[in-house]
Amino acid sequence: PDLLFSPVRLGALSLANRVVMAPLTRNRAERGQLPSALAAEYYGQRASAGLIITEASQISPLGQGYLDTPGIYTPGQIAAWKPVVDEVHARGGRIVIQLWHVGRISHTSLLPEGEVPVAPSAIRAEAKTFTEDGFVDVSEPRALGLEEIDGLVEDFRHATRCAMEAGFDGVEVHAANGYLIDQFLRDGANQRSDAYGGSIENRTRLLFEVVQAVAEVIGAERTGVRLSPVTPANGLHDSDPQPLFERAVERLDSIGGLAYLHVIEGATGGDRDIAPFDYAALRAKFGGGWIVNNGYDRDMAEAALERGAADAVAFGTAFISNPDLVRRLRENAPLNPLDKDTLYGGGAQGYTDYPTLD
Ligand SMILES: C=C(C(=O)O)c1ccccc1
Repeated sequence: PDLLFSPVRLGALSLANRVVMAPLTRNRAERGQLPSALAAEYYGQRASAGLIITEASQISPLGQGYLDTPGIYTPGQIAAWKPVVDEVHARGGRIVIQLWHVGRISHTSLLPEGEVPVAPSAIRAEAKTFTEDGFVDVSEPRALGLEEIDGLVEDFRHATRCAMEAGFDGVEVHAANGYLIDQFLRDGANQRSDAYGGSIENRTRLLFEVVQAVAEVIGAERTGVRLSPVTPANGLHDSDPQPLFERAVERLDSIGGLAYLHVIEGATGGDRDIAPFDYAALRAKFGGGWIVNNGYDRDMAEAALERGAADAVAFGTAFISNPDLVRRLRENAPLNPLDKDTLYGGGAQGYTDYPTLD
């Protein structure tokens, strides 16, 4: 029998199946960085997923890097997320919110007056973002001061409390895809000479402190972390990712009882084999749940579960165009094609109007 449709517990999260909805930025937030008025319908339509991970949601004003992404740090944002969580729960689903700080992948036009993006070091990324003016080069960042780190960790605690108030089943710390925590991890962006830069111990410090803080607030068993060891996303790289990420995972494991690690294999949304990396060695260092992601189809997913390489598999774009992806995978039904023109921004079209099997 296919493991893909069998239940699994990841910490305190009980999944009815092992098909996870990956975090997907859709740039449809309303004014005030509120989730879209259609978000309850969009996520509710996809509640048959074993677990939904929401689109990346910023933890603070400086954590925003793209136009119209939602936040999870004000009372208004909490109130706007509540109906989303309630709809998914009413339909028997499980949903966690992905906590995001973009770091240097931002533009001054998106930030409070006079602010520039923050990063481990003042090194501009070879990357673009989208603002009111369309695709633009990201702005030159400033290096976060050592005295600002505690405030950043507190912002993650605050957002976690907001997520709990909105009723989420847990949170996923976004430590992947070249955003702030990933910038601190990898030496392509982190050239600090203080306790947060240089050695692997120092470069994994922020990740450890943030996840430990989040776990203290909501519970380790309701805390997940997303990592992307070799992705080139947003202009980031590291000179020696294998020992770096093995130490990062060891430190996360030392927190004890984390629900899961969610690992993007290869280049995000691209070449899975972009660089040699031993993911099995990484997994061997972690006692919690393991979610794999990037370009999986049904057969690859089932094979990964059968050989014990993962506990669950996250699907991204397939969930955009197939609200009932779980049923389609189970029945080997054809999948709806993805409309790339409505991925980012807009309204119902390409968001809540994809058809389900009748
Ligand atoms: C949060 C994102 C990520 O993790 O890559 C993202 C941001 C903008 C467009 C697509 C994806």
